[in-house]
Amino acid sequence: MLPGSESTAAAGASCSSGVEIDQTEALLQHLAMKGSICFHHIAVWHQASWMGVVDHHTLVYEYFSERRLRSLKIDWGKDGFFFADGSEDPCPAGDVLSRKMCRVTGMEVCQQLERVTWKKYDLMKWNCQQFCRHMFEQVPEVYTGSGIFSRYFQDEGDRTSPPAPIFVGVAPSFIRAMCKCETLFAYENPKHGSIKPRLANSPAMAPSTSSMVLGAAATAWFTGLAFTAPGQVRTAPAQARPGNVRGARAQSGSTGFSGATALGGVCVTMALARGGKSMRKALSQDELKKMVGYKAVDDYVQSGTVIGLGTGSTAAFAVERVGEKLKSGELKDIIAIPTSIRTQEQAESLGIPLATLDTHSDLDVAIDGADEVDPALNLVKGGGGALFREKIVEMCAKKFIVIVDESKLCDGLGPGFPVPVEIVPFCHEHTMRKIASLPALKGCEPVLRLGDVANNQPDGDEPAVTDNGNYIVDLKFTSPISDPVAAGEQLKATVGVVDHGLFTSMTTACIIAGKEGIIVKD
Ligand SMILES: O=C[C@H](O)[C@H](O)[C@H](O)COP(=O)(O)O
Repeated sequence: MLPGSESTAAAGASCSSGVEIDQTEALLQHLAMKGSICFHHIAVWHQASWMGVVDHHTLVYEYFSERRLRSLKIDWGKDGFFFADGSEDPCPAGDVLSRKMCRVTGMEVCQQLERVTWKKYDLMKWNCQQFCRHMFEQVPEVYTGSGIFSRYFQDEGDRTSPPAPIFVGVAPSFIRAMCKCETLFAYENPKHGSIKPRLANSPAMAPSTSSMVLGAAATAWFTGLAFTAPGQVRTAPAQARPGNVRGARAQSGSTGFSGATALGGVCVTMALARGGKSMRKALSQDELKKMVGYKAVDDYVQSGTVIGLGTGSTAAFAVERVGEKLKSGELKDIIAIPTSIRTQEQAESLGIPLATLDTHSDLDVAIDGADEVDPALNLVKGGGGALFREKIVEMCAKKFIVIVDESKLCDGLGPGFPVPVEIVPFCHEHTMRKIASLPALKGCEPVLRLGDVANNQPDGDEPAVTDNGNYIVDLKFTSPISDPVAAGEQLKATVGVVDHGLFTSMTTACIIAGKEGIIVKD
């Protein structure tokens, strides 16, 4: 028996969840052997794989063999290809995301697949969703009129069966609408195996043929299933197919994340509609931070370079990615300059070779987060108390890449996030008064940071102390700083000030993750 057939493939397993053996060759061989088979439907399924937020996408080709509905499911992930061919539910924990009728042979799919097997898995550029979408779009939608009844009479290799007589005289649009959803019902039909449908608002479908037809018609009517022309890629609304990204986009309005493609192809559950109530799941802020952290390293860090490692919850993902790529051998000969003790410790734990500016003061690139980013890519930094080391390191880098989620964007620096300033402890109250009197900072309220230096909340009684043994004063503004460059210059000229969190004219590019996707501003 071929590897990957239903008796050997783990049901529901997916590459992204850690399949051990890449089955590329076995899959191509399997498709070649089934070269004359005709797949009648192609579908993309998705299933939650991480805290119910990030989905894994699976490609499913459906066909009939020995009068049973079967599916060839293909998973793509960081461990390669994995497949299963059988009459079982292709994704027991998943839902149909997109689905269309087609007429494509096993050999054609084999050839389409061969054209992409050279590509390496890439979380941002070639992940499971992008693979599924690519393969899905390779196959033209073909309306054949072969509805649920005609499929009783069709079988593997039979590409010419006419539509069942029952459809004669029925309006074509009705037939198309019915065919649109009938396959979901067909999964439930005992004659077609044990696959259960997952159709939103219809948890328990009647298995009889008549109720299936009525149910299909009613569902088509009430959910407004697309009565579109053949050849179009039609997608039912979110209510009809839970988690349908395109449907969700069409209905989403402006709340939350509106589409998987809008987020650089990273798999996102956009919307689930069950029981008439929309349950929208957006990517968590951490997930957005991870995306930009990973992308910055993937796009800007090369082997043999000296890099600056920023500080904070976003930069930590970039550090993680560097460690991962060094471990896998994808990156070699990196020397990193950390911008805080926290980052140093993280980098050490990941085996990243470290140095200081004393020995390596020409950096190729530095990657760091920010607390605020204005339209000119001026920044406020230092929410985590690391502004001095960040600035001295990032000033030495040929490229300074800023990574943020869109919550950090602002029209003007100041009111959205207090500007941190590192001052020496000696006579710090005097220094704070001097700062408050600076013309370019007019109207600011200086607040000494207490407790944990890594945040600007008053979570202690003692002054927060930086890695350099200094204090932080957070400057609160009620209106935007009109001239951040002048503000920075005046702060820097104040005796007692070590450095400040205004990072002006330093940013090479800013990678931003948000509901419109990942964008890079430079
Ligand atoms: O001192 C901390 C740094 O300036 C951080 O880059 C900044 O606070 C952003 O941190 P996070 O990515 O955790 O929001």
